[in-house]
Amino acid sequence: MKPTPVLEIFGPTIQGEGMVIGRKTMFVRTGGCDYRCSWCDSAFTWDGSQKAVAMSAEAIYEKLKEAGGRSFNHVTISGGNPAMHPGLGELVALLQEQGIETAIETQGSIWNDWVKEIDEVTVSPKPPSSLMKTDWSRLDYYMEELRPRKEKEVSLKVVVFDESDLNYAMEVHERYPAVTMYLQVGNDDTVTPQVEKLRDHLLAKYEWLTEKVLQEERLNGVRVLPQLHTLLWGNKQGV
Ligand SMILES: C[S@@+](CC[C@H](N)C(=O)[O-])C[C@H]1O[C@@H](n2cnc3c(N)ncnc32)[C@H](O)[C@@H]1O
Ligand SMILES: Nc1nc2[nH]cc(C(=O)O)c2c(=O)[nH]1
Ligand code: SF4
Ligand SMILES: [Mg+2]
Repeated sequence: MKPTPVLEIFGPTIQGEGMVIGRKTMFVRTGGCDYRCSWCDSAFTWDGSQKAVAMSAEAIYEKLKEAGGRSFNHVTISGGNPAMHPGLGELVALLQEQGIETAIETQGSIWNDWVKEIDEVTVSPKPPSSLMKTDWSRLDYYMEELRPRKEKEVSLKVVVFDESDLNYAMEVHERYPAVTMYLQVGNDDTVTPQVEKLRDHLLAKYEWLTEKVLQEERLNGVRVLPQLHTLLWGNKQGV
């Protein structure tokens, strides 16, 4: 039994991003990240402002039931970078035994074998605006490990703030042409409490990103999405 640092457990809510968008799900958010993205909307997982609690797989499952009752059959594991934590393999196995489906959000920088057992894997490499540098050989390894997956799904999701992010997204799409690719609107104001203002601002950015994709031949196969939970609830934590 390897305990995992857990920052928050919440839900049911809807998955607001990417390949599982709109699905009712619970969230387990782990502490710690090997990246420091300039615009990270979950910086509290790694900047020391909030404290994680070390939990066993059983304790996490109990908390999920406490929060979600019988109103869930899907759990999303996010962070921070959840793939840093070997103990989550036990949680994934436990949830599977209970007939609960799982999804993960990770940037594709650290491999752990239990990632293969997840039903829906979102790999989200980081564009230039994040100020992080992609280790392409690590990402290649990730995508190779996830390639032959029966009844399991994998997608790529790149957050886009500007033209150079868009170029990066094209590079990713062309490197892994067989993998479904999502472009996500970047939220450049992760602190405002004004939901209405943020909503209008993010919808304008969604329009900009959509127009760009519509004009770009190299992005013919991608899907463009906003963060639905941010449109609904703004920058609130735990939704
Ligand atoms: C908080 S991260 C945690 C999982 C993992 N570390 C990762 O980045 O994939 C979850 C998702 O939120 C995205 N994200 C983080 N900050 C964002 C922002 N300001 N605007 C839009 N998406 C953001 C990330 O790119 C990632 O796809
Ligand atoms: N509703 C909701 N959907 C999400 N999709 C990805 C999230 C994340 O922070 O990983 C997230 C989140 O924090 N909330
Ligand atoms: S990789 Fe994910 S959690 Fe880590 S800093 Fe970047 S967006 Fe935040
Ligand atoms: Mg989030």
